[in-house]
Amino acid sequence: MSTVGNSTNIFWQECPVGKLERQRLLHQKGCVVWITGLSGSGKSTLACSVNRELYSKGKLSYILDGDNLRHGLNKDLGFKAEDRTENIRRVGEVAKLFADAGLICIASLISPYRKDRDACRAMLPDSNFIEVFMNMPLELCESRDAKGLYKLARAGKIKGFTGIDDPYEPPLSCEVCFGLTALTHYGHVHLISCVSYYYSIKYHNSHFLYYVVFDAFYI
Ligand SMILES: Nc1ncnc2c1ncn2[C@@H]1O[C@H](COP(=O)(O)OS(=O)(=O)O)[C@@H](OP(=O)(O)O)[C@H]1O
Ligand SMILES: Nc1ncnc2c1ncn2[C@@H]1O[C@H](COP(=O)(O)OP(=O)(O)O)[C@@H](O)[C@H]1O
Repeated sequence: MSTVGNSTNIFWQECPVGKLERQRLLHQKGCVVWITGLSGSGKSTLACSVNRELYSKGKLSYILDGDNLRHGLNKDLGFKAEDRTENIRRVGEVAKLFADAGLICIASLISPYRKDRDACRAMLPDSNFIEVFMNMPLELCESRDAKGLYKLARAGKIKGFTGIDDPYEPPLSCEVCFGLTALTHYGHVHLISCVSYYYSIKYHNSHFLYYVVFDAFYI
């Protein structure tokens, strides 16, 4: 019996069919691929491409996209610091459940604060969390402005927009970093090949990420 947060007198329920059994059933290992970066840095595009690539190889993955989750689970949250923190915490918990279900969970959120991302990492066993940083300059993201939000933020019509008047804290040690000129891949995920890929080649980004997941989890 324990007390967790505001819940008292609660018990953890075990079930004989666990993560290992589900992974065996699915022929894959559950994990979380966490894609972080500015709005317009290419998070959703990469998430969709790697999802498609995994699907075509018979691997089950599921995307948790910040924008989409704010239409449902997180529709009570805005963009002030404590709301973003709660947003990331909830998505971290959901991602953990998906990984426990045996899925490759691809979370794609700005997740601007380092401590929030680190808290999500801490929810999972070591190496089950692959942090992917879309390290694109603000100028590039702003020039894309796919949703016209940077323009509104510059005009003062959106307050607290990440990169404009709200901070983005880049990861200090992530597993994969996609930048303008080259890709670096480090951390505790075993390195397969140290090749540089150019950001404009979308296919290579997702292909590389697919192999990182493949390599880390022998799927
Ligand atoms: N103030 C402000 N700052 C940043 N982004 C904003 C803001 N207002 C709306 N949007 C839109 O919301 C999307 C980001 O949602 P997230 O849940 O990923 O944000 S966060 O992780 O909680 O910071 C983000 O989507 P992406 O462009 O896909 O990143 C924007 O479309
Ligand atoms: N690697 C890339 N090279 C060139 N354009 C890209 C690349 N990735 C994404 N884009 C484009 O940039 C814009 C923003 O991409 P998106 O994936 O929606 O970013 P985010 O989810 O981070 O907001 C879209 O118009 C998309 O087509």
